[in-house]
Amino acid sequence: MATEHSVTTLHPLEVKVLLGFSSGGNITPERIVEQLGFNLGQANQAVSWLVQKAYLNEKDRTVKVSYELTELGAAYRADGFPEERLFRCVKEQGPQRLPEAAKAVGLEAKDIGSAFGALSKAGVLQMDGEKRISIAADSLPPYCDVIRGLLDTAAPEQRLEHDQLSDEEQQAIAGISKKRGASAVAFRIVEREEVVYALSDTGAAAVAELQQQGITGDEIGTLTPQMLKSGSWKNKRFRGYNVNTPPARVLLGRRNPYCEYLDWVKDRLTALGFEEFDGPLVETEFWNGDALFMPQFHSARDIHDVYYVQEPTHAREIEQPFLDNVARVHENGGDSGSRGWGYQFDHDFTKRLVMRSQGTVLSAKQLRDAKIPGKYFGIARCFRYDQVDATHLSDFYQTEGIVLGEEVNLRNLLGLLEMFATEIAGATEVKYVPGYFPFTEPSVEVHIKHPVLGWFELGGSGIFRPEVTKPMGIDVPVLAWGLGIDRMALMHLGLNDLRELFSGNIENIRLRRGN
Ligand SMILES: N[C@@H](Cc1ccccc1)C(=O)O
Repeated sequence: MATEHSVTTLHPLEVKVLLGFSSGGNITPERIVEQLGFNLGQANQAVSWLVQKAYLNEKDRTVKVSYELTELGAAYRADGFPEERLFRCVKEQGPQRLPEAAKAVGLEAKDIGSAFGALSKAGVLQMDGEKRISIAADSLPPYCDVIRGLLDTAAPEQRLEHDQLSDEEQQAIAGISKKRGASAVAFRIVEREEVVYALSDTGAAAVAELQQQGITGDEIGTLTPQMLKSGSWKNKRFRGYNVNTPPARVLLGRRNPYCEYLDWVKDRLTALGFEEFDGPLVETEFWNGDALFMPQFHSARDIHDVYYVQEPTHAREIEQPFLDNVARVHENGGDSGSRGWGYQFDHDFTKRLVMRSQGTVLSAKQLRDAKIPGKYFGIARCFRYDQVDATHLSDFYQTEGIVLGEEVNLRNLLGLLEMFATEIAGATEVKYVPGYFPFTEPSVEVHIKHPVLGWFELGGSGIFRPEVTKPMGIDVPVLAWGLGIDRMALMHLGLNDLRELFSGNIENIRLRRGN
């Protein structure tokens, strides 16, 4: 296997490891770090490459045990472990009973109890007939020094390696960690697998070849302009090329097909002379419904279940004169020529904040300063409380638009709908059916047939009623539509589920084109 690899193409890190351990011996990433000054990442990398090439073999695998200070251990380290605290307390405050001592040192009775047990056994403390403990020797027994030493060396980040501890220390750790029960140990045991590698026969052959060819690992991998300029390359040796290395698969960055599609639609509409409009996701009931002549408290309003904004709940005010104009139209028709809905307009409700539920909000707002004649469109993210399925999302995009002018009529509208359905959505079967919207008269719905999902509604359209246009100061006919652009994309991109448009499935995204 190794013969497939020419030593001239080895990575400098590999060369250095091979040469550094050429005389045999155990190889571990830690030893590489120590002897060759690599960082641990480089050492691990070099080992894994060399193992792949079979230049290194696994020789031994062992579990290494080390100890890590627990929180309790850290507290012992800072404030003393039970023996230390008890001894200090009795020494400073004189003879006393165990419960008092436990309280004085702030430890549990059972900890102090076992500390006393150990210290009395060592002849350092004693208990008299009245159960009072007092000092019997000047200093703590040697095992306590061992524990203190361990606590001091085991800084929070510093583990103690089991192998490097003396028998006494190992015993002390076991003692202080076990004695007080599993939940209150001073040291936690950490186990880690250590793999030891050795040079294989092919590895040894590679070393010989490296030495023969005089390769050191200091060869140059990249030629820089500086080297060319200074001529320093002349006395450098270069690393060989490995012409057998398969080239990396290049994955070009590309845009999400749905975004591409949206841009394409925008380009088409602007090319037709449409100006784009936009607006906030949070709207008032005024613009989302009232200005569109949707009666405030009526089932017609339930066409969409809106999401209400929790904080703040209301807008401070609504722009005049539109508020008064719209209120009048609802109450008695104002100067729109209609009788209105005939109810008392609610000025508090109209300020209620909602998540925009239809792109038509933007059309209504555009009427305030629309040019006549004029053509406008927008792509609006909308929100409705809806059951999510293949053709419904609770937040979705509509392409909304208006065309206004003295001359515009229903035929123009049907022409535009046709363009959306056949060219922009790419449908071959289209139906136009009468619909109802409080803001248009007449109203037309567009349906298209999807090869898998069958017929579905693309959206609604119509000619804005004077109750909508008059309060905004518009006296000419206004064609309006709001079509589900997600649904158009579904058709256009050949997908069967709206959720796929927004999925992060990279493979799918790579395959599709947006237009
Ligand atoms: N806003 C309507 C669609 C529509 C827009 C413009 C005119 C007529 C209908 C909806 O969301 O269903």
